[in-house]
Amino acid sequence: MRADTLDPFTVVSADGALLRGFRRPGPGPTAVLVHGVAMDTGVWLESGFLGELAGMEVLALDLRGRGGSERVGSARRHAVEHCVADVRAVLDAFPRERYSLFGLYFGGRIALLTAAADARVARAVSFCAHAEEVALPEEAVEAEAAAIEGPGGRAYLRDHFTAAGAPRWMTDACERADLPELAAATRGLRYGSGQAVPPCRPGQELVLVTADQDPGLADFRAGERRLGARLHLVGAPSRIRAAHRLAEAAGQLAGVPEEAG
Ligand SMILES: COC(=O)C[C@@H](NC(=O)[C@@H](NC(=O)[C@@H](/N=C1/NCC(=O)N2CC[C@@H](C)[C@H]2C(=O)N[C@@H](CC[S@@](C)=O)C(=O)N[C@H]1C(C)(C)C)C(C)(C)C)[C@@H](C)c1ccccc1)c1nccs1
Repeated sequence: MRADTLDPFTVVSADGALLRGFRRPGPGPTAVLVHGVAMDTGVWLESGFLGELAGMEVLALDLRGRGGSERVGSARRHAVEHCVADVRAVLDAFPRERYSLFGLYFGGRIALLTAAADARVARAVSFCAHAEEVALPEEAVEAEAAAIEGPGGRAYLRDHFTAAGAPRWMTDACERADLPELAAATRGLRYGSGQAVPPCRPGQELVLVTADQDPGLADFRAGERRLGARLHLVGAPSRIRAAHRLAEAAGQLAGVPEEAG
């Protein structure tokens, strides 16, 4: 298989945060990839996702505090509005007619929120994150942040994801994480990450992907009704175990011609 040429890029977000990422050239439509909380652009290579998007031009960024991007330090600067601004900075740096956004877990919610905010997004695909309001349990999220920044932070992540049946690429991403910054990103979830995704714009296509046995399937079904999203189910017992099948799902979805704009 031809080795992918990945061209590194640097963009500056609205609040000045320096973001890094890579562009994989391609003749086809442009895909923008948004990773989850404890991840970075490495997941796209290691999950096989990139190979499934053959033909598309791919732009993948490290969100603030992850991968090669700037450590912003505070929970407030990890608010979801800043993550949306990070994605929009990539769109601004690579002007195209339209973009397809693919987001993994929390990156899926960021992709959906970016679509709601930006008409340049023709399609947003959220893998394993729905669009409905989520009441974040303050104590549980704080406990998780404390665990992550504590002495056993690496083990907390590795053990939780391994126990939940996460694929190697997800647990390996946790090994690369900057733990104090990941704790800040976790605390930053309280600033807007639970908000429901507003209705999208006419002509935009939203796709929600989750496990067919996801206990939270109702929240994904709600997105079908409320936002006119399409629901794409993968055979898996849970959202985390669906991660083994997401690259394959991406291949199926990327091949689907965009609905008439
Ligand atoms: C049911 O959860 C799963 O299926 C695991 C799944 N998480 C999710 O889908 C959503 N989170 C949650 O549901 C819930 N949040 C959580 N802490 C926020 C959070 O997520 N993390 C913070 C740190 C980072 C690692 C990431 C994460 O992953 N921690 C796992 C913990 C390891 S895992 C093996 O248990 C997680 O979930 N901890 C929960 C609890 C603390 C409540 C226990 C609630 C409160 C939002 C409902 C994410 C996408 C989300 C949605 C809306 C708003 C904010 C976040 C995964 N995400 C990535 C890979 S797997």
